[in-house]
Amino acid sequence: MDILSLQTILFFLLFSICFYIFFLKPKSNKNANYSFGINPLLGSLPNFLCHRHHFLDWSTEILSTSPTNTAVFYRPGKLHGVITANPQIVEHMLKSNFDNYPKGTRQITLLEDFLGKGIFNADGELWKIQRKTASYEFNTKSLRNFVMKNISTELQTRLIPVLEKVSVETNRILDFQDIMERFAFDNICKVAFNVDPCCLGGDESVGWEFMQAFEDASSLSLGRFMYAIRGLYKIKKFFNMGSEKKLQKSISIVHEFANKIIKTRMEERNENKDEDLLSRFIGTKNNENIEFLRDVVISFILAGHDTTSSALSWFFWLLSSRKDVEERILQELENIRARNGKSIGEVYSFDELREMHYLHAAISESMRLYPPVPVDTKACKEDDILPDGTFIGKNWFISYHAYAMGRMENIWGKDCCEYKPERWIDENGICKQESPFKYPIFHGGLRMCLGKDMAYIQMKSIAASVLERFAVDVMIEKGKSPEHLFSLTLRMKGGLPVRVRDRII
Ligand code: HEM
Repeated sequence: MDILSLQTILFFLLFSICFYIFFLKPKSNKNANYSFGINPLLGSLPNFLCHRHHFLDWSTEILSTSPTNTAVFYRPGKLHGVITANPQIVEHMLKSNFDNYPKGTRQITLLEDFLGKGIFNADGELWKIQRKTASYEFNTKSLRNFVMKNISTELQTRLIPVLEKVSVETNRILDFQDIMERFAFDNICKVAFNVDPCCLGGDESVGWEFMQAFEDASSLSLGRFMYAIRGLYKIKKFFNMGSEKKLQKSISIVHEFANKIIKTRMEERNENKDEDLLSRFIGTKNNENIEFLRDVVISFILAGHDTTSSALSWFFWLLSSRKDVEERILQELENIRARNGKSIGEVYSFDELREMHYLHAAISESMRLYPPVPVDTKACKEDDILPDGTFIGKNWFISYHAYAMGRMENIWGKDCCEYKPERWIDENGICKQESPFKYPIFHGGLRMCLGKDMAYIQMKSIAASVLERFAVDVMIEKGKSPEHLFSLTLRMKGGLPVRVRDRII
């Protein structure tokens, strides 16, 4: 080796060490040994890229070996992150030190083109104002009645007829995830602005383009978080190129669709007695701005459209290998029908849904293992020390890993990986509540999900009506778990192929 190459190698080594010391190596960090990988130049990125296709399981493995179920994610530069599956830390970030862990400028900027300043993409005063109005409305009996009415119509006129039709075609295979997504999209659009896009079993021309554009806008906005070079999306946006071109087109379709509805609604407001969220927001003073109302509505659709469908897809997949659980649910439904003089096919009332403790437990248990929002991320406003002693710096990201938390022995016991609805049932047969910091499926603290009750109404109504009427046979090899799709919600790659048989015939 000549002297010049030796010098080059030595220089490169020295440079890497200095770079590591000055830019990557964290300050006193109790959990510095527990990380997602420390490459001297690129931090945890190479490991992340290697394991991206099975990120949730890979990161769960790392978190379970850390003594406090927390590990550091190093990024080139100083803006690292912390990922945790520790309930104390989750409580610290979502409740005790809430003000220090907002959504943050980066997240808000990347999603702003699509979500604007809607509740889902706002911090501080802007968030507080929307939260106050929305919390009040989500707790009214009139909204609950409106939700019940929509679900029952959609079940009777759409979902059940679609499944009935498929059940007579013996060899027909259906993507159950797709059906659930269409149902949820129609449903949330009704609740948000009283428009039925008819994506399931109706005249698709009404809202199919809107749904497609909405899906594209969400996934392409999320794609902006994945760029290895930060800010590259801005250049693509400036030159209207590639994914940014498609994103801007999808956003304009969504915005136009929503603007038209909002304008009409504002014009006819006096005689309008609708119960949807848009009317309720128009009804509060100072909400005359179309753009603001559009942002509000889009945030609600985003929050409510993919989550319940994800939960139900995993629930039906789990049930397919647990006939004992299915039997118990059917028994519970039979008892409720017998008590209330109901026959199969009649939609359940709100009070009857509340009597379904075992079904509630079975769905909650399914979301424990397959959380619709598997990882949720915030930004750190000022340097802080987390309850386990881990240092977190200003502008670092912090994520709680709900998927890993469902698989932690120290939270759920030795049988943590087993699907066991019974763990939710107390000695009186009632479904127990869990601490939202141990079970952060619906978030926790001040930003707790507003649609939790609405989601359970929807999920229990669908599960009960489908299960008592149809046997859903999943067409995936026994013992094989569907692959995850990398998106904001936990979706199945390739969908959930099923065959449906009528139980009544
Ligand atoms: C199984 C179903 C659902 C799950 C698992 C779920 C979960 C969550 C989670 C984890 C968050 C926190 C997101 C964040 O701030 O980073 C959230 C927020 C929210 N959810 Fe849900 N959600 C569900 C259904 C719904 C439904 C049906 C609605 C109805 C519109 C809804 C409305 C909202 C709203 C408005 C927020 C924002 C709250 C705020 O920032 O103050 N969710 N949800």
